[in-house]
Amino acid sequence: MSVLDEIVAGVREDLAAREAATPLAEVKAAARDARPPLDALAALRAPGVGVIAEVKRQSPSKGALADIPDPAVLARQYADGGARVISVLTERRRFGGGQADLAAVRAAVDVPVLCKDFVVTSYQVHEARAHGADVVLLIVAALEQNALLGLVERVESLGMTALVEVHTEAEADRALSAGAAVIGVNARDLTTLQVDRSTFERIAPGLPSEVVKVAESGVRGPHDLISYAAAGADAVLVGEGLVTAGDARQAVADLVTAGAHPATPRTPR
Ligand SMILES: O=C(O)c1ccccc1NCC(=O)[C@H](O)[C@H](O)COP(=O)(O)O
Repeated sequence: MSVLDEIVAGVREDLAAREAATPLAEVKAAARDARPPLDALAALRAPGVGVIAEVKRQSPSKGALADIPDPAVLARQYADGGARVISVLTERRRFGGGQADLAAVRAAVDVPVLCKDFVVTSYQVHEARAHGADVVLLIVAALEQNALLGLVERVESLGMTALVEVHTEAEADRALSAGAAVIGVNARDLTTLQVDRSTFERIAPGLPSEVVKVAESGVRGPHDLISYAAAGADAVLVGEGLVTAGDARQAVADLVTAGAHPATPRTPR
């Protein structure tokens, strides 16, 4: 069983418990009552390379990354540094997150918030909206095509933006057929967990110009953002590089500065 399959199996078990505790009708009602979603698509289409800063406590590839007692505090530092979107890893078993983190971040900042999880049912989409999400991650590799189509539609019908994650050209084709307006190319192979930044360089040029292209994983500093920008990234999604930085606000600000004028790629370290 691949790491992705294991994570999804755990997500489904947790989900069954949540569904038993809170019926879909209640979650839908909470989603209707939530603050209306912010326009993440407009934020991501603004000039320069946007920074999506992630609240990430731990991961399957690295184990514990950072002690984050209050995600709201970290999110405020990210927003002060100029993050365009804040990503919150809500998966519990392997990433140590939860929907409460999403709600806390939503209440703390005024920029769009991404629910970063392994979404396989529409219940999770309503749940994310109920906790204030403006963007929901959908991973093509975790979904059959009909499920992907249905989830993209559901996310958009609730006024949110779908960030559709791909790892291969074939998955990018599936994301496009599902109508994705924002596609994330994840440099982390979800089978081996190895990060290969050239994945973005390979896939992004084949995406239509109107699609917002997000380079996910492997940004450890401004030089990586500049390389991704040279390959066509409109935004980068950064977790480990920020949660392990001594000064999260400054680390985001350095990326934002690099993203404002990213034209000249630097020589790699
Ligand atoms: O981070 C992992 O180990 C991981 C393992 C399996 C599935 C997903 C995983 N990460 C999710 C992400 O996509 C990253 O958190 C995100 O792109 C930021 O990556 P990084 O900046 O390299 O922490």
